Amino acid sequence: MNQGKKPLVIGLAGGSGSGKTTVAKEISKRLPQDRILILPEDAYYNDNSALTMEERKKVNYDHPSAYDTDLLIEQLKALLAGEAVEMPTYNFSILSRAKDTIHVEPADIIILEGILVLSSPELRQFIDIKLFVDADDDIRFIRRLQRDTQERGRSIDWIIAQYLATVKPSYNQFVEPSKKYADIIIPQGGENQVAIDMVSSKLLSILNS
Ligand SMILES: Nc1ncnc2c1ncn2[C@@H]1O[C@H](COP(=O)(O)OP(=O)(O)O)[C@@H](O)[C@H]1O
Ligand SMILES: Nc1ccn([C@@H]2O[C@H](COP(=O)(O)O)[C@@H](O)[C@H]2O)c(=O)n1
Repeated sequence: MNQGKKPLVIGLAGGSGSGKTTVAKEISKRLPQDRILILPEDAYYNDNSALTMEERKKVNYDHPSAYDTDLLIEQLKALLAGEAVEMPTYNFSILSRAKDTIHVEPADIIILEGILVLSSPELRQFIDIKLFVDADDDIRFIRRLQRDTQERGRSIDWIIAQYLATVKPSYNQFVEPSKKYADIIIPQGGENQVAIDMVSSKLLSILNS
């Protein structure tokens, strides 16, 4: 890490299933690994271990109140100050924070990736470059259906009910309106080699300047 320089924060927002994680990893792969870190907003979901499983299932996980944004900001500030943090981890199968933390060292470039990172005014003030990954609703839903059945232990009925009750309304209320804050809108997510190469080249030139 360049000790004398403030890290650059990239905010990478977009709907669930739009390809944020894929884009973040693709950008990261093109940069020196010791100079970039990905900070997933998902890691900062509230610790709901005091709730029953039935209560956890009723939470709107697409609403700002589902996140421990204070902890996210506290750890982001520490990383910006050149300090390492113990990042929480989240378990989607039990719908709560896991016991383990991940030790994260500061880096010159921080990719802050999550559905609401551009929607929150508190987070936006820390973000230098704002990206929004865009994909049609049906594409995002299909990807989510495949991912959540395979990786997050969800039934098809659960995914459909949650999508209609909270995911879609909250996308329309919080995520889509945050697109207006983006410096760059990336369609086709992880498949968009041109956008990924352009952003990576820009970041490389900043690192080398
Ligand atoms: N361009 C794409 N074409 C097909 N599948 C994709 C594409 N981008 C992402 N995926 C898949 O869709 C799912 C969601 O992608 P992910 O990057 O995790 O999105 P997000 O982080 O926005 O929720 C993953 O299973 C991923 O492999
Ligand atoms: N217990 C939880 C917590 C979150 N979700 C969903 O995750 C989505 C955000 O993550 P992406 O990687 O898809 O951007 C969000 O839309 C929540 O609905 C969940 O289903 N269960």
